[in-house]
Parts: sequence; structure tokens; C-alpha cells
Amino acid sequence: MRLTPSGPLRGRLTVPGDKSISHRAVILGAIARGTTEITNFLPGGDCLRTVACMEALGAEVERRSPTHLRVRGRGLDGLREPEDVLDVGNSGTTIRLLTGLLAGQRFFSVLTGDASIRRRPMGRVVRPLTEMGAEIRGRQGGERAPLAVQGRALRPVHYRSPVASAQVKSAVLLAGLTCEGETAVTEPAPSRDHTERMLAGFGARVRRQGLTAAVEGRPDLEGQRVDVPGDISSAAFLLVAAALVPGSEVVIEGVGVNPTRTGILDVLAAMGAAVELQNPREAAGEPVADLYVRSAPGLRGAEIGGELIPRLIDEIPVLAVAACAAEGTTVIRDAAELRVKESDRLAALATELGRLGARVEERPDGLVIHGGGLRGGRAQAHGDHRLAMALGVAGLVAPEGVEVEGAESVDVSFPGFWDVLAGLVR
Ligand SMILES: O=C(O)C1=C[C@@H](OP(=O)(O)O)[C@@H](O)[C@H](O)C1
Ligand SMILES: C=C(OP(=O)(O)O)C(=O)O
Repeated sequence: MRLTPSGPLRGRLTVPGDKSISHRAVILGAIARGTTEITNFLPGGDCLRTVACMEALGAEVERRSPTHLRVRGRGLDGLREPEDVLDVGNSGTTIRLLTGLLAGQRFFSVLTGDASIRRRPMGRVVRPLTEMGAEIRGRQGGERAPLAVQGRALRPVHYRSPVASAQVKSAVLLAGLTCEGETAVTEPAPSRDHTERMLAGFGARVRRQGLTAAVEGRPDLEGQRVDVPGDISSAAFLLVAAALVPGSEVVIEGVGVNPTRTGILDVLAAMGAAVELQNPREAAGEPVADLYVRSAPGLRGAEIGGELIPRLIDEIPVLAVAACAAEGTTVIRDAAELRVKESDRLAALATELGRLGARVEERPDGLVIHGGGLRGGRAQAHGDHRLAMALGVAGLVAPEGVEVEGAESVDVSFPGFWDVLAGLVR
């Protein structure tokens, strides 16, 4: 895919449904009683893997359209042993949430995924689940997939997680559903809270206090309608593109603005590109708004670290592109988590943005980016959807354009991204 500096981006549009919320709607729908109707479901590679896994576990999922699913729930004890290995593809959320869900189901299952998934750390979910009594084996002493889960009766715990990870928190809470009593997780900083919100919406007793989220086991989960908000992590690419390309003016309608996800808006404001939230409302127990953005000449560098990191963890690749185009220095710290995503995103960003002419220093836990612009050239997405889209945005402002190798990976979270971007250019 080759992108070159374009005319202004203009238009009103929507982005596909939120990936995190789409996964959770299918999983909770499958273990609830009755029917769960999901609209604006994200038909991206990752969420389709969750659907296939839940079907292999006995859930019935009717595809009314690619974005409209009807899930007939099996109840908390109604899933069945899958006949084959569960393949999560590229999706960390799927493998970690399902490992938690399956730890307390009375059958055997094996979870694996692509080469990227098999490199990513799984001990972070295996350890707390083992504390709950789970029997899970994996490569490298349970640190890497494939994971083999012999489901059994669990006991509730209060887990103090060393990482601010919604996947870890959700795995433990989902395991906690299967046992009597309250299961709690305390995090070092707030991570996205979609699981807690949706569990409460399905009828579970959820307690939240500061950095602790807890759920009472053996709930009566009732199927719901879930109208999935647009994904702010997908909107982020268009927000940055519009902020960078002179003369742009874009409205992205119906985007989820859960405060655990809006770090990107805080950083864009600090850089000098304020995004206006219009028409605030609620959908699926989540705050939603239309995002109005226009080009902001003379963006400034920013400091990005601490508790902000979990609130924009997936947006750092595109923020790094904004930082290259800005004036001054951007420092990203406390972001070592990026090394264990679909790719080592710190190393990949330093290498690829460097190839495009940026001055980027790689640190163990972040990046130092000296602004002043990009030249352009060829860059490699490292099989990572967020890298591919961020490099595409870079192409809109690099004088020589950018040729993105591995552009097809965008389907994981934002199918149709290249057409959506092209459709905005005037
Ligand atoms: O729970 C989720 O839906 C997600 C949590 C985050 O990962 P971590 O929990 O590993 O931080 C995020 O990066 C991922 O894209 C989706
Ligand atoms: C890290 C991501 O997803 P996951 O962990 O589900 O693979 C992402 O979408 O950027």
C-alpha cells in the first residue's frame, strides 16, 4: 500500500465497532441465559476468532449480517468440551479471556494462535488462575501458548496484579464467575473497564472501589442487547491524520469515550490538537460521542507516561507518528508493555520511523522522538495491524510518501481501513 501527501481530509463517518467490547459481548452472550443481540459488532479478524472459539465451545451464533450477531446463550455451565484446539489467530484478548473462562469449566481445552501469539506472555494469566486452583500447562513452564487447560472447580481469590492489564483482570473475573464467593483484582493503575461494565449490564454483582474490581460468583447472567460503540482505537488513526493534514475537518460519529480509553484525546490536546466531543450519549453501558477534529498547525511534542499509558496503550504507534510531525521532543516512558504486543512495538517503531527519516531513540520502556518531520520511503508493518495503520498515516505527511509492506494486517481490528482513509481525502 502506497500513501502520498494528500489534500485535506473531510467528511462525517463512523468507524467499526469497538474490538474489546465486541469480544466481551460474544463471550458473555454465550454464558448468559437467553439471547444476546449484538449490533455494530466488529467483523475484524480478532473478534471473528472469538466467535469461532465460542462456537467450538457450543454457543450458537447466528450471523444476521457481518455486524449483527444473535448469540443463543448456553448458561454458565452449558459450554462443552471442544473437539479440537481453539485457534485464537492473532488475538491476545481472545486467548487470555478464554483461558480465564475455561479454567473453571469441567472439561479439557487447548488454546493456541499464530506465531505472534505464541511469543506473547501468558504467565500473567496462568499465575493468578493457578492460585485459584486451575490446572493449566503451557510451553516454557506455562509462559507461552499453546496452553492446555484442564478445567476444574476453582476458589475465589483477591489477586494483586503487577500489570495494569484489562486482559489479566478480565481473565480472573471470568474465572471467578464459576466459583462461589467474590473474586477481586487490584491493579497498579486503571485499565479499560469494559468487562466490569458489561458483567453488571448482564446482571452480575460487580463491586468497584479505587483500583479494585470484584465480581460475585455464580451470577444469573441474562442475555442483553449490546449496541457496540465505535472503536476509539480505530478512530485514533483518523484523528491524527486529520490533525496533521492541513485544511482537514472530520467528524467521527458514535465513538466510545470510556475514560479508561481516552488518553489519546488528552495527548492530542496537549500537543495542540483539541478534539471536540459532540452529542454525548450512552450505548451498552458505555459513554459515546461524536468526535470533531480539524487540522492543527504547529503540533508540539508531549510527555507520555505513568497512568496515562494504559489509557492509550494501543494508540502509541499513531501518536509516535504525530510526534515525528510535531515540533520539539516527545518522550514516551513506562510503556515496556508495548514490547509484548503483536510485535515489539517500541523496536518496530524506532526502526520503521527511522527508515522514514525520523529521529527516534529507543529506550527500554519507551521512545524519545525528535520532531521536525518525516522524509518517507518504505516501511514494514511487522505483521502488526496498528503499525500498518500508523505508517499509512505517516505517508499522508511525508514528502516522499510511504510504502507500507504488510498492509493487509489492518483487517485484524479495522477492516476496510485503507478505503475509509482514501474516502476522506478531498
Ligand atoms: O482487554 C482488552 O480488550 C485489551 C486490553 C489491552 O491489552 P492488555 O490487557 O494486555 O493491556 C489492549 O492492548 C488490547 O488491545 C485489548
Ligand atoms: C494489543 C492488541 O490486541 P490483542 O492484545 O488483543 O492482540 C491491539 O489490538 O493493539
